[in-house]
Amino acid sequence: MAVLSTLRERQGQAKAASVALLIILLLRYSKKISVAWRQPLSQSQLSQVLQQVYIQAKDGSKTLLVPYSNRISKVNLKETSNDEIERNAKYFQNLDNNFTKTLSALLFRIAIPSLKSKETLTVLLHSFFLVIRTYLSILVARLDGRIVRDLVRADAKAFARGLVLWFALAVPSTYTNVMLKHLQSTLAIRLRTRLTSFIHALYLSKYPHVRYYRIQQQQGSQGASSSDGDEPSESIQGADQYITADVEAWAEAVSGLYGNIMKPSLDLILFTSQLSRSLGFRGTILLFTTYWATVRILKAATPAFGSMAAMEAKLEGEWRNGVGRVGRESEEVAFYNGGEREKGILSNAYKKLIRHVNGVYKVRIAYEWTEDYVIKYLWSAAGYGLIAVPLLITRSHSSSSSSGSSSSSATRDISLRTETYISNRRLLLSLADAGGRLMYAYKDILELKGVTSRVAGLISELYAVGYEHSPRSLEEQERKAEDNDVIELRNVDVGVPGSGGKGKGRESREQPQPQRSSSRRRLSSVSASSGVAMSMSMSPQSHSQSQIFTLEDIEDDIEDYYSRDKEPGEGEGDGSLTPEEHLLVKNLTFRLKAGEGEHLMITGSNGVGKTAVARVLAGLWRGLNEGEGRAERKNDDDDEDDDDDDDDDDDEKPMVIRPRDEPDTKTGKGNGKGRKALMVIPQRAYMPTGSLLDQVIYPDSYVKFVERVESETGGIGGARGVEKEGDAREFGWTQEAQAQAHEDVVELKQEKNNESASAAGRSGATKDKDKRAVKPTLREILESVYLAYLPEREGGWVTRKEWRDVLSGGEKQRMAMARVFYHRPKFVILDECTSAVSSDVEGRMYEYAKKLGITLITISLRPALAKYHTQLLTIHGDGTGKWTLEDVNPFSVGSSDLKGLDGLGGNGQLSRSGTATELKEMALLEKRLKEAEKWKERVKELDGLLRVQEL
Ligand SMILES: Nc1ncnc2c1ncn2[C@@H]1O[C@H](COP(=O)(O)OP(=O)(O)OP(=O)(O)O)[C@@H](O)[C@H]1O
Repeated sequence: MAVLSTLRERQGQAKAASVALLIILLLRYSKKISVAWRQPLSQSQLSQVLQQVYIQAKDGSKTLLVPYSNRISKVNLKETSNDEIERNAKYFQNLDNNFTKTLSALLFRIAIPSLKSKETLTVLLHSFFLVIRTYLSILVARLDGRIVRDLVRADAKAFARGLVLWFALAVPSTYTNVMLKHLQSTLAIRLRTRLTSFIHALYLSKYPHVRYYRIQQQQGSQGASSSDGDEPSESIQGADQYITADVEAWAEAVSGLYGNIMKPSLDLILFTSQLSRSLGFRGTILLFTTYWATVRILKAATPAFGSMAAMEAKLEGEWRNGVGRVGRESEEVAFYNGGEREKGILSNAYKKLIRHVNGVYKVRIAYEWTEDYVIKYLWSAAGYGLIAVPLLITRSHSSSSSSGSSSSSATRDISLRTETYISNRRLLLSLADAGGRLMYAYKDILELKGVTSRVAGLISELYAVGYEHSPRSLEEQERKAEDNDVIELRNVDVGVPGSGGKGKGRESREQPQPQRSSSRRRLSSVSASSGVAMSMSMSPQSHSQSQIFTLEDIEDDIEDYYSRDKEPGEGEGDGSLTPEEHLLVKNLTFRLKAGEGEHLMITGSNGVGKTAVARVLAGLWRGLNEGEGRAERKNDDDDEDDDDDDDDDDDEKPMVIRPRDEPDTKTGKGNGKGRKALMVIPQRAYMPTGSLLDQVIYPDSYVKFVERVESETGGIGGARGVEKEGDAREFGWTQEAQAQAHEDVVELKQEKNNESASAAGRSGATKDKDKRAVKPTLREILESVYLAYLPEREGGWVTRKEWRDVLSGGEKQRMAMARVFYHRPKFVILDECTSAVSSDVEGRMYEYAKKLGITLITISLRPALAKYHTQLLTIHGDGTGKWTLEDVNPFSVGSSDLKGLDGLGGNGQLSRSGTATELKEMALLEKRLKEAEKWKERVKELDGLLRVQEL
């Protein structure tokens, strides 16, 4: 009876707990339910939401608008701050393939950053349910025994009561099971969200880090250096597999592992304590001996699941990458009819993956057989033995002591023994299950190890490729900040950075470069630490074709690898190439000031380094000697003297001066809202996902666009302001936004009128006029690139399409120019970005850019474009790094000679480029052609005169 009352008491507690939990859950979901009850949005509202994407609060936080089955839910977005990124950098350095260190860096620095976080709460709630679950299992085992006992006793009432209790107990038990699954998934999603948001912030870091670019460059160059014929690159292929699949796998593994370790551990402790009560000392010893034996056997039979999982992820990544590439470049592949070839490449990648997966399955056969045998049969046999101990001992004891007892007491004995047997057996089975789970958890730990190394490897690599300012260059930047409107290269060596490296000297520069050998080692070490394809990708000594993966093998490989890594400059990764062999342009020097009518054209044959110059100007590549003083370049031994020289002779120091964005007109801060300093339009036009409007305003978001139009409306007023109001209507602004724009315009018109009356003679008047002239409306922008028909044709500005496929090559290039006109940067680098545009339109676009006050730096092979520029830089591409800079001014060319056109040559020479001479000749001819009209007139006149004389 005592057992029954305890059972009832406990059930009462369990019920109370489950009701409390039910209430918590209902409260939790009430928010979601309220979202579901909201009215569905109309089609136009939905497209407005898609356009707007998020609402930005004044404190900078964002609320995402997520359309979901014609409704909208608002999600608060907590972005990872730059501080957090900087703070965590040290935890991802020198991870040394230490699993605990790596896991705790990921877990406690990123995924669960504080004890007060929601993640901690989820873990606590999960743990609570785990305890409840174990506790309920014990109750179920006891009740099970009791029901069978009552059955053996043929006690109908007690049996019926037992059954009722059984059903009652099933309610919290099943609820607990469901909650455990739910909380595990919730935890996985939370961990994934944190980690993904962190990696997004790191990966998509702004200039100067631009890690998404630098890591891609690095991987690209690795792929190039290691790929061999049909073989896909053996280096890591893109970060996408890491950010998507690996982060998800990591979050799932961590959250699953927590349950898989916590629950069986709790079970083991509680069940063992329960069992040892009835098993006695000998039984308990036997129980522990069984545990020990199981662990030994399974450990010996466990293969290196970690490295296998990491290898699988890598191969999966390669295959997915291939499929993605065909999708992206489908038209090109179709034009070449390259389906067969692509099929070969994809099949190859897939076969590699499947071969590996099959290998893993084979390895698993032996392991799973051992595991099943040990856990199901060995443990059951041990269980029978353990149960027999108390039964046999009690039986022999009772048979000797009470041989003459009545038949009723014999039945009682039997029923009690049955109860003990059933309860113990159930507990033992649960124990076996717990043991099995723990063994599985061991396998999960190994798999987690693999995926942890991959994710942490990506993060540490992302940190490594970020741009680090050397103290020297910071100082220089500060000094040059006075002149924000200048773009200047001074004695800069432009080349493929870090190609081959220059031994230790070049290692000392802080900028990680795309092909730097140390970076290459680091990235490879990511594969190494993750156990990925170590043998296949890097180490010739390792077991390249081996299908047998053991943890020891992988660890040996890692050790070998790191010991090689310790000698920078001596390892094979340094290569034998000198930087001179990859130098493209030597001592390049030029200077342009924005707004002074100076425009530069860069020309030269293919592959001479024109785009490389653009990369240096944009800060994606560093000049090979950038940041070096003359002292460092001249002689390492004369440090002190050279430092003095350095101070005296600043002008000769290699230096890149990049312009700066204008600060925000309202706040005066450099928050990206002011005029951009530099834009680069690449050869291949990029069309982002989104609406037609997004194509023009990229990289601005819709929210930024609204802010900008509002501020421009305020800043301009007058007719132009009204046009902006028109824009507001056209782009689907809300009624309030339109009304606000209207009020602003009226107010500002008034202000403007007052101002213009009083300040007609003020010096700023011309400036205001200039400002008016350089802020075109969107419609004007599209007209200027001859795309004014697009909004009508495509169904409005908010239409969302795959613009990459919809627009023609020339249209895409014009759209890219429209982007330039929208942003009106101080400088624009146009890298052969109008090659598909007809020359008349191209010319008008160039004129328009100049009208907007944009300083042009054009990279082109078309001599006809020279007339829009004042200087011409010709890169010779003869391997010496020679270049020529000349004035191009067709209107200063005399009619009889080419005086005043002497060029400043690179490498200390005065030289004249053949191309430049041709250009000047062409300009001369154009001028003469214009004069030809006059001559024709004169001929007509003379003709007339002659006729008159004849008459
Ligand atoms: N990431 C890289 N890794 C290795 N080599 C590179 C890399 N980027 C450019 N190069 C090499 O540097 C050289 C200059 O490239 P760049 O793109 O500047 O040529 P370009 O003068 O713009 O040519 P084009 O007129 O064909 O566009 C080329 O030989 C190119 O192969």
